[in-house]
Amino acid sequence: MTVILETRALKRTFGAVVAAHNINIQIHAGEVMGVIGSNGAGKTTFVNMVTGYLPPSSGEILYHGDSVVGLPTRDITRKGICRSFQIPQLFAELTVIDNMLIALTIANGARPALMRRAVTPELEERAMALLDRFGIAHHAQREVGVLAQGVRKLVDIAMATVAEPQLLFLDEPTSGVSADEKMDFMGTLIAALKSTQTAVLFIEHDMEIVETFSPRVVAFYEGTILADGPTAEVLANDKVREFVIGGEFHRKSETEGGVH
Ligand SMILES: Nc1ncnc2c1ncn2[C@@H]1O[C@H](COP(=O)(O)OP(=O)(O)OP(=O)(O)O)[C@@H](O)[C@H]1O
Repeated sequence: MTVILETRALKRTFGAVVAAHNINIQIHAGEVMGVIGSNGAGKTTFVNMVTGYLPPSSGEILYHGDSVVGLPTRDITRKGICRSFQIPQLFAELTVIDNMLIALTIANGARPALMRRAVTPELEERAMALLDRFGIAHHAQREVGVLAQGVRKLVDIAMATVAEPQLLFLDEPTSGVSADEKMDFMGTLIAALKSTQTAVLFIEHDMEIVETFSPRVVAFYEGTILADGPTAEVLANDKVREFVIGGEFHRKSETEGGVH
């Protein structure tokens, strides 16, 4: 399998806090991988560095063999590395299709203020095709604000793919999605991304989701990688069970008001 992104000894500090260190990861074309780790483990710092939101303190990030360290986010996005955030970045008062058209307009280099002039039948067709890929074309004319959270998140992630990225980072895609919706939501999402061979790395706290949808898992602990490999192996690793999954159990109990 072709390695598309590789990090070498990646490190980021905030004053005395070492948020991430010695991060060595290889991501292959089209692969799906989950990232686990309790709060403060360094997951977001890692994603922020490879997507250009945060410069590393040291280390290297190679995309198709070329360094992307120091490039602005916009250039990294253009190269094919995109992301979505935990909270959907949508215009709630606009329709789904208008949100998509704004994302497409920006990806095409036009200013959103000139969107009306920039929208062509081809662009609308492209927006509908993207919505269709994520199974949400029937919501096109609905206002985003009235949609269920799972649909809203699919719109947000569909928008993150307007530039047809080769590599997509998703920060807790299932957060805020109801327990009933989660499995179907992830099924739709992963199928849509696989249909275009997009490599996807998703941060996730729900181990059932990780086990179901991710063949490979990277476990972060205290800013570094504790384990990286096939999901069953990583989730059975003693240290991962003690330091990562144990932490997730307590986190879940607290949020669900269960046993502490
Ligand atoms: N901008 C910042 N300034 C100072 N410290 C930061 C900053 N961003 C992150 N940190 C610290 O870096 C460490 C790693 O944080 P990070 O957000 O990467 O963890 P995480 O694994 O994504 O956690 P979560 O699951 O809560 O999102 C934490 O100790 C955090 O407090």
